[in-house]
Amino acid sequence: MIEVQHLTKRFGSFTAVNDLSFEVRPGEVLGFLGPNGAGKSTTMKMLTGFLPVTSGSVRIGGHDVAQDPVAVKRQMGYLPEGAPSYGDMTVLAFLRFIGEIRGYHGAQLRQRLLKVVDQVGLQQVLKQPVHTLSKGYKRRVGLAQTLLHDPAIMILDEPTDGLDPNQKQQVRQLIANLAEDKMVIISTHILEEVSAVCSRAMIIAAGEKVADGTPAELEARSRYHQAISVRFQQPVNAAAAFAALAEISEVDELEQGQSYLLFPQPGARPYHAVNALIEQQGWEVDTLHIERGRLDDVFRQLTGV
Ligand SMILES: Nc1ncnc2c1ncn2[C@@H]1O[C@H](COP(=O)(O)OP(=O)(O)OP(=O)(O)O)[C@@H](O)[C@H]1O
Repeated sequence: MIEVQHLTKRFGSFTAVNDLSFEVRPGEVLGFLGPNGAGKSTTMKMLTGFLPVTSGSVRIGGHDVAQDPVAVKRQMGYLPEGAPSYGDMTVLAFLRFIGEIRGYHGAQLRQRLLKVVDQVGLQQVLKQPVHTLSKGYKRRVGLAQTLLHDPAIMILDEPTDGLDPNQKQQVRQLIANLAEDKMVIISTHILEEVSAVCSRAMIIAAGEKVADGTPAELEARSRYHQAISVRFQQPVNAAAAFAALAEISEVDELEQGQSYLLFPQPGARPYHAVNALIEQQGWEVDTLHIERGRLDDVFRQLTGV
């Protein structure tokens, strides 16, 4: 388990992370969300022991990061921002070097290398110096070194940064597969990534936690939660009738009456009332769906971005 209590980091008089407390359990993928400068990377560096804390504590698998850093690093894989170091080494030499540092030799080292090269898809670039790789491949090499010792905990700072859409999808799938028996914390700017891979999301702004819940719980805080989006086969003059429904708080008319977005009163579920009105009026519907809520809306609301 990861236990973070009252974590604070000051740089001079500036407070980058302020009194952050949370826990992560096996099987959880926690998404760290926040605008630029919110304190995500600083928090991750403190979790991994790369940056000393100003106050508060981090315990990982029962070990305190400050007092027992080697025990913590054994259990942890950390993918920092940016590219791997040692750019002059080939991918294979770099990964072999990391494997040896992690204590692997001979057949066991070869087996671990084969496994991560396959997991991350590096077969085609093994002989290439790291600095000559594309940004996406550099990111994959970083992920491979994170995975080499099969850590129980993975801390990944923007793992899909620089990848193309297919690669993003593959890395998300890889994280989802790995997550079954690991604890994973990822930071991301990409809100769809949170719905795709995270079992829980924490939003931080100006170094403070402003929300913590499952993606569905966060989406439910959006004004779009339970909103109804309806598209008619022909334009319909329906705005006044929709607005008169008790469950509806606001009507957005789009495309000159061809489609509408209907916002619910707080806590209301207006689907049945809307459907009944449509049937009663005989309006011909092309598509109609209920929105789950929008993470980007919640994100903006909570972070002011
Ligand atoms: N070594 C440092 N010295 C002084 N200020 C720092 C230092 N490292 C980070 N900061 C500041 O702390 C704040 C948080 O930075 P951090 O990199 O953690 O944000 P972030 O949420 O990861 O942002 P991004 O999404 O842009 O990577 C920023 O205002 C940053 O300028």
